[in-house]
Amino acid sequence: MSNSNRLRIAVQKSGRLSDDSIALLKAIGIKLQIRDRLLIAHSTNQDIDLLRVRDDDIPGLVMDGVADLGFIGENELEEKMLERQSANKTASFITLRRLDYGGCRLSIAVPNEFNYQSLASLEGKKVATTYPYLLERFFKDKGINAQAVMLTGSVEVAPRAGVADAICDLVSTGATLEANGLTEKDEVFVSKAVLIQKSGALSEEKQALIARLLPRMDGVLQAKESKYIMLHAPKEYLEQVKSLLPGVENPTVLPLSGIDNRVAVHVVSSETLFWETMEKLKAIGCSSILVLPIEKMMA
Ligand SMILES: Nc1ncnc2c1ncn2[C@@H]1O[C@H](COP(=O)(O)OP(=O)(O)OP(=O)(O)O)[C@@H](O)[C@H]1O
Ligand SMILES: O=P(O)(O)OC[C@H]1O[C@H](OP(=O)(O)OP(=O)(O)O)[C@H](O)[C@@H]1O
Ligand SMILES: [Mg+2]
Repeated sequence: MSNSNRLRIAVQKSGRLSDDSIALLKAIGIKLQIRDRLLIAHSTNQDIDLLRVRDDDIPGLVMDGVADLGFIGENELEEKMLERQSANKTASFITLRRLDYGGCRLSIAVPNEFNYQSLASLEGKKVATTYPYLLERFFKDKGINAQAVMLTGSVEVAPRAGVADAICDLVSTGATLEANGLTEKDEVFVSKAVLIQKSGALSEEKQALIARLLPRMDGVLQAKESKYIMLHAPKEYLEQVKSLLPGVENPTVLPLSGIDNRVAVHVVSSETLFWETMEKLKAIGCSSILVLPIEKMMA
């Protein structure tokens, strides 16, 4: 049995969210020993246990208080919330952070040969989906009478199999739809991965641990969006250089040994440096322009 004093975090065992969720936990300093077959993984340096489960189970585990935290796609979270509300079960949780992965959209798609004019073309049709509650809410909001047909997988083959006229499934690049002769028509829900917490009170120790981990997580997320930029610039163009660098207030300006009219400029930029900006910097005489990734940061 797992010790209940340890913070329990639910993560997807194997799928689209697994690697990024584990990478984020490791990046904030949690050492993990993951054995592929095991449901529970213990951290070796923090009072944390991972519950490795199907993503469908994560909202319920957090809402029932079995897990303290969970990494989950908003699509799955919202679907399970609607499902529980319709069964009069409690569906409360706290969203701690919206993350930078798991980006996708739940969309309605029809076979390429379907004569689709507008949503009204779906009137009286069957639409296969893994997200019947989200889809039915969408149809209700739009005043369309169509039937959601629940399938747990292989949704994209439903029209060819004669199970449904259209589908409503997750899309990212659109490659899956294209490979199955389907065209995306209407966006039902836009989603990203989120970190959620159970809504009840946590022990002081668990609350303190979360309070230490969240700023680290912010640091990792912020670092991913930031770049360290170094370049050599003519002294006389320093102001122009500053105005060209994105999201920069106070660059570090350093002398270059043996050269009087040029300086080294170092800045942390909140945005990436586009090729066009690098070309402009070069045009006013900058050289040795380097753009480096940042691993961690703390304000
Ligand atoms: N193509 C995609 N690009 C980015 N994120 C995606 C993509 N497809 C799905 N996701 C996000 O990742 C979540 C998990 O997707 P995945 O396909 O691994 O789920 P699954 O097949 O239901 O897995 P499980 O076996 O855990 O039930 C989705 O609910 C969604 O939030
Ligand atoms: O628009 P695309 O970039 O093609 O991505 C969309 C596909 O990705 C997801 O499935 P995944 O590949 O995770 O496999 P699964 O169907 O086994 O869950 C989703 O269910 C779609 O099928
Ligand atoms: Mg699933």
